[in-house]
Amino acid sequence: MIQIQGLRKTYRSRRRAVAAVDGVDLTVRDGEVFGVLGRSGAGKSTLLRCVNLLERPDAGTVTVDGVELASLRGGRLRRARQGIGMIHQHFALLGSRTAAGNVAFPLEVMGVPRAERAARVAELLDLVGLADHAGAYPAQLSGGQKQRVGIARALAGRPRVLLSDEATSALDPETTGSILALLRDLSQRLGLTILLITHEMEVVKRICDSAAIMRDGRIVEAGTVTDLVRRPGSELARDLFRLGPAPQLPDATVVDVTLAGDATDHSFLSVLAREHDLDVRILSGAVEELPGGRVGRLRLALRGAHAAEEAPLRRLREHGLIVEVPR
Ligand SMILES: Nc1ncnc2c1ncn2[C@@H]1O[C@H](COP(=O)(O)OP(=O)(O)OP(=O)(O)O)[C@@H](O)[C@H]1O
Repeated sequence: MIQIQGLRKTYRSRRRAVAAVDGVDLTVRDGEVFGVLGRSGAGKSTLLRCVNLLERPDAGTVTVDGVELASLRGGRLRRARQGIGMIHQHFALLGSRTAAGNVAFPLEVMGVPRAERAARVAELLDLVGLADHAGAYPAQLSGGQKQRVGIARALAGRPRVLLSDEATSALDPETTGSILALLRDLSQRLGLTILLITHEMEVVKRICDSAAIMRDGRIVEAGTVTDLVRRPGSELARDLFRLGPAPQLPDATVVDVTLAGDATDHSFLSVLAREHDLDVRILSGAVEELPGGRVGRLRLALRGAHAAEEAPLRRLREHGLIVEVPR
């Protein structure tokens, strides 16, 4: 488990001070994939770098598996860091070393004997599907293959936690899909806890159990993805399912309906039509299968004598749906 409390980091120059992380509390449960979303400059990278103490926070605590990192120094900090792997947007591989050589690097630093190292490197390359590319140099590998080497290297010290700094933003959509599938698979097989930062909603859709939205150094929403989607007014729900500007329809009531968990069947549409004598049209929307279950959002136009009344909306809410009237 990763527990972040009261975390602050300010960068100061002579001209100004930037509060990159401005009082963040966050809990990442064991074995989950947690995504931090946010625009450029929101403070995501700084937050991530404070988790493995690449950056020393000004205030607050970071506790990984019960060990508070900011209080550690020297050898104890180095050992604690071995339990936290990291992968990077631009892979950060050594161009002069083969795939095997890159994966071996952290093992050399840890002082793992040569024979053990060779066996472990082979095992790691196999784990990421690159057993037959051990002798290739980074320049001979595709972006996806380079990231697989990066993942194997990050797992060399058998970490319990993996940090991912925009690991797929330099990759095409198909390769992104295969890397995300690999991360999800590793999380499940190895019981890895993954904390990732991204600006891509697709990443959250594909692999995250939980997510947080960060803005101006602060967390503005956090929770499991299904809980967030069910939260009225949630930014994450709005961004996951973009419904666009609400149309002005003089003869209809427009409502946005969020479906999650058990309430993802569409029987409520016929209930509305039958019980309230409404003409129901779907204007836009989507239903998606996320790691935490099915969720969806639909924008409906309701027409009929009772369309503007509360009763149909109440009926939808009784059905377990979240109903919002777009402005
Ligand atoms: N080493 C640094 N020195 C000074 N300011 C910094 C430093 N690193 C980050 N910042 C500033 O802190 C703020 C947060 O940056 P950070 O890189 O953490 O955001 P981010 O959400 O990861 O954005 P991006 O996706 O563009 O990396 C920004 O205003 C940035 O300019």
